[in-house]
Amino acid sequence: MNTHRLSSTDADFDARLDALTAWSEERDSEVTERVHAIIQDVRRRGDAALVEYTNRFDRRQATDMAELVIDADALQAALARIPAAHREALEIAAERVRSYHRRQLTESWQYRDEDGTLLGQQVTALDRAGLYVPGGKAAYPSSVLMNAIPAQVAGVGEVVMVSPSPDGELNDTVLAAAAIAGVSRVLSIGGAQAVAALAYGTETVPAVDKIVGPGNIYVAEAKRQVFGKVGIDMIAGPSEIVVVCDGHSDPDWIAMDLFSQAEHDEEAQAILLCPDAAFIDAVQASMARLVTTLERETIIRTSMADRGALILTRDLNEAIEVVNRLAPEHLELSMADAEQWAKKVRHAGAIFLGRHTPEALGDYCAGPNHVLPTSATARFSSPLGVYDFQKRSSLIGCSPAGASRLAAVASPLARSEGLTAHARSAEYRLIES
Ligand SMILES: NC(=O)c1ccc[n+]([C@@H]2O[C@H](COP(=O)([O-])OP(=O)(O)OC[C@H]3O[C@@H](n4cnc5c(N)ncnc54)[C@H](O)[C@@H]3O)[C@@H](O)[C@H]2O)c1
Ligand SMILES: N[C@H](CO)Cc1c[nH]c[nH+]1
Ligand SMILES: [Zn+2]
Repeated sequence: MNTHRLSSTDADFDARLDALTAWSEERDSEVTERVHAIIQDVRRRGDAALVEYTNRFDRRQATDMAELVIDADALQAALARIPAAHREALEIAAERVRSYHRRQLTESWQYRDEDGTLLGQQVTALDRAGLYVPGGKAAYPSSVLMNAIPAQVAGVGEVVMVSPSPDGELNDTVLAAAAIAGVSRVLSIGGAQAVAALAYGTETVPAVDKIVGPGNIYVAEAKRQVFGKVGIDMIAGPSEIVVVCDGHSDPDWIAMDLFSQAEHDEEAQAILLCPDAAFIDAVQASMARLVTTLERETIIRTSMADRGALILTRDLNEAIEVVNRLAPEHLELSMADAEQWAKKVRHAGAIFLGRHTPEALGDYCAGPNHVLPTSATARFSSPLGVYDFQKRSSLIGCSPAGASRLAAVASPLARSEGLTAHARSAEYRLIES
């Protein structure tokens, strides 16, 4: 199977690794410009532009935005229609995701200092959040749960869910997941146009305060461009997996774990790091044999040929150093003592510990969120969580004695900044002793 083979001892290793993980400049600027044009158009022309782009990119024939709105009755009908086994799996996954995310809920807190001054933080939920559920090359009911449940746990006032339906094929499991997660309305739109509509609002789509959720390169770039007008959770673009293996796992397992992310998108990235050259050969042989058994063989082959890699490292310590440099979305530690090795990992969206923890279990039902930072943004971003739907206001309530004591500190500082009104405002609160 065609994929990149690298060794950390190669003279050009650093350059090859950088090239493998970077997007080409042309690709970058082509996507940036295209997305910018779509956002401006939707901002200017609202629903009319939204319908046009949806017809073009999702091969729809809508004449009006009303045709792209899926109401609560349709969501409930889908829930009633899906096979019982799918409904049960969705409900179990939803409960595990809810139970995990409840632990993330932050409460308001406050205390009084020795002068009786109150200090604290008041935590509130967002008024309105936009949830992006991808739907171009695959349907993602699991992403409905991963987006909507933390929002619900946080107590968001209103959620607006968008998800494209290419060729007008509405996915029943996506709609059923929305019903289970308490979403009351879904808009069948996607891509940069949906992100623009959520950010700026149109006649039909209400403007939201924050847009969360994963998507392809157009969605990720659109979120980046509307940041500032609205909040965003992170850059959650094409999927990535890095597997570190000590060479003692079943090569078929490792091959399939790599494929599990490569199959998302031609632009997904799957990389193996291992200090055992013979094991890497065995994984490559497994890949060649197994890929022909998969429906998404073409996507996997493209992803592995363009962006995949099997990398020989000097030892496991060096493999972890490469991990920290890549800061991958998903990291699988398929090795003995995985918990100990995980302590050396500084940058990864999610860490899967041991041979029996394939990344795929995290995608659906382990409990943690599968919306994770990509493109090395795990250096500064975290998994989607309840905290993304909450914000904090500081609380300061001075007692007369406390105000007087603080004024004595604030006044000279304000005067040193030349801000006399600040100083005098504080000084009014001084109590002569
Ligand atoms: N990082 C994460 O947490 C995470 C989670 C789940 C999925 N994913 C990733 O999400 C992505 C889903 O991608 P998808 O394509 O299946 O669905 P998507 O909904 O993200 O994208 C589909 C939309 O992309 C737009 N689009 C497609 N081609 C375009 C073009 N040439 N010009 C302008 N717009 C275009 C269209 O509007 C279309 O509706 C995958 O890359 C997958 O790996 C990431
Ligand atoms: N692996 C994806 C995040 O990169 C999430 C997902 C959903 N369904 C399958 N996989
Ligand atoms: Zn996945």
